[in-house]
Amino acid sequence: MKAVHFGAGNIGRGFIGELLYKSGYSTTFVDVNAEIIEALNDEKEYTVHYAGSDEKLKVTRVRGIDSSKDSAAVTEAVQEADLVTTAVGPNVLPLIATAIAEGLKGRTGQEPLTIIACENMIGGSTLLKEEVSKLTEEEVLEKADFPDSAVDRIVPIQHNEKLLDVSVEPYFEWIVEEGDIRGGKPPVEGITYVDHLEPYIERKLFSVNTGHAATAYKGARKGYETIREAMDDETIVRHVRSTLKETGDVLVERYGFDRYDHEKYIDKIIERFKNPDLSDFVTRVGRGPIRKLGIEDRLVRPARAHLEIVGREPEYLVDTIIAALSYENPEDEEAVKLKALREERGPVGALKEITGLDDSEPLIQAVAKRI
Ligand SMILES: NC(=O)c1ccc[n+]([C@@H]2O[C@H](COP(=O)([O-])OP(=O)(O)OC[C@H]3O[C@@H](n4cnc5c(N)ncnc54)[C@H](O)[C@@H]3O)[C@@H](O)[C@H]2O)c1
Ligand SMILES: O=P(O)(O)OC[C@@H](O)[C@@H](O)[C@H](O)[C@H](O)CO
Repeated sequence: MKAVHFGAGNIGRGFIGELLYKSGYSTTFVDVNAEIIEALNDEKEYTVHYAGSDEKLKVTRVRGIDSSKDSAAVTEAVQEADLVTTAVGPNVLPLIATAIAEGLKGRTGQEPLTIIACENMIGGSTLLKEEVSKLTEEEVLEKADFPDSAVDRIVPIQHNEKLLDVSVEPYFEWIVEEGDIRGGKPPVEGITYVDHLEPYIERKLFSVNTGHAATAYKGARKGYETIREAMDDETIVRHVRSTLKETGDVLVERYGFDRYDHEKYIDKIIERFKNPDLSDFVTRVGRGPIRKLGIEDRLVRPARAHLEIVGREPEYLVDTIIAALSYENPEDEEAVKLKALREERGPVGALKEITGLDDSEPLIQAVAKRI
């Protein structure tokens, strides 16, 4: 079985690539990072290390294509693939649509291809499908299914002796919406198929990622560099827990999750953030603050849902949004843009610009009042 995976980064190698290998696939990684692609083709293997234990797994049957240099090879790989996955980041999905459209055009007589975007966002595969649909006719689009998915495993930026090796937390979750995948469910060990993804992606994004963002942005304000330093500060842990209580109230109310089970889920997440065997930086977790402040993302969406469903202002989510608005990192393009926007229009003006919301929106009023 042949898989093509776009994005040979931390999640690509440390999670999706690992499960594809375990399930018997040969994986072609497509990336624009020439160094990583060269290393994949030279070494043809890498090792996944499981943080906190001596356990490791050698991943083989891998190769790489540099899509900035060899688009024909990418087209051919997609033409022949049994499965396509991505972990490139939400903002990059539109940039890989051409490669997918070109690959689909050349497919003849095969089963419909399953294409799964593994990004931290609601509707990642659906967005990719929309981008591909802008570039091709309906009959070409018909050659693929794009089931949405939710992925969870903390994979920090890597500092290993060998470039391709990855240290990951042992925990993982990969949930895919079964829908009507015409080519049959890809036989990937570790995927959980569900009828409707929405409760699962919202539970993951508004618990793991909201809590992570709260840790990073509150931590940055106190001058901490790592997630572990932030989690050593009890006031931050209390803030994260209170923020997740607010998102939890929304999730339990909206999707009927069992409250006790959800509290256990939150406890587990906080333990994962405290993991002493993972070294994760506030700059990675806080990266892309404009994306994270987006109307459908981990801060604003649950805060608005809280106002609507619970009927009260979400004090801790509002505080987290304010911390995100003040985030600074001169090496993060979005953080630089955010700073300029904040200096020009003030924090509330910046939030309105990013979300498209206006003064009549209760969340904007709550943020303005708190500031
Ligand atoms: N790291 C985590 O803990 C984690 C966990 C769950 C989900 N995710 C999600 O997975 C996605 C990837 O995150 P990551 O942490 O692996 O990031 P990363 O930066 O390590 O990897 C992204 C890779 O995409 C590549 N890329 C950029 N532009 C490209 C293009 N045009 N074509 C092909 N490849 C391109 C980059 O060179 C990089 O190797 C994001 O959506 C992230 O939210 C990350
Ligand atoms: O990848 P981002 O930028 O959307 O979010 C940063 C982290 O919260 C994220 O990568 C988590 O580590 C991951 O989502 C855990 O499953």
